[in-house]
Amino acid sequence: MDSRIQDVLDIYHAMIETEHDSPRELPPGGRDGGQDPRLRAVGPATGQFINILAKSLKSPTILELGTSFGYSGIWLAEAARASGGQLITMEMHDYKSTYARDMAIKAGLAEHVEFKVGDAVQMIGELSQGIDFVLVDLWKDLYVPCLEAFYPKLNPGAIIVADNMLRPGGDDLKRYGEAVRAKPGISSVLLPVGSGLEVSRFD
Ligand SMILES: C[S@@+](CC[C@H](N)C(=O)[O-])C[C@H]1O[C@@H](n2cnc3c(N)ncnc32)[C@H](O)[C@@H]1O
Repeated sequence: MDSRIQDVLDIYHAMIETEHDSPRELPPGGRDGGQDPRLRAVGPATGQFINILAKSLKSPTILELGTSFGYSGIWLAEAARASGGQLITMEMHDYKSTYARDMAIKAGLAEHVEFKVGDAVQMIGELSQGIDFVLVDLWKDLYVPCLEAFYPKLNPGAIIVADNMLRPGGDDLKRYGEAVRAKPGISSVLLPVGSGLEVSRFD
């Protein structure tokens, strides 16, 4: 990691630590109603892991579902730059995407990232290119609808990583695990990295 990226990761790591020490309260208006300050970030172990995986692909089109404030995006954008690829990241809320873009500029990575704002399920359907890597990390009831939307667009050899399979886990995540394993051409394994990752490969 170059020093500009490390400086930005250090800022996020301090924010993640503060968030872990704070009570988990829903913001006024609920998770989508107002300004939600929580990063809900994947954390450093998962960040490093997705960076290694995405970087091992050749010129990948990387899709991130759930930009939030941009932490996992820094890891994926660095992988995109190193491998000659591109990151497309999708977020429902403009204020989060704007913050993420500012941090990508600070890290010197913005030219490798396309920031899209809106509903990911709809925006996946509008993508014209094939996809080589997906990070699934948005609201959990959207994992299966997103899978249905991006599965037809996967290139051979594509890797999918879905976060929060063990923490918080739950019915939506279980349904995703079953759905991804039932897809033709998919091999999949659950790994105890970070909050639990379902890592799948499409042949
Ligand atoms: C767990 S956070 C993502 C954390 C981020 N990947 C990271 O590690 O820094 C989930 C994000 O998904 C976004 N989201 C929820 N529903 C969405 C949708 N339909 N389309 C796009 N983004 C959505 C939320 O606003 C939230 O910012």
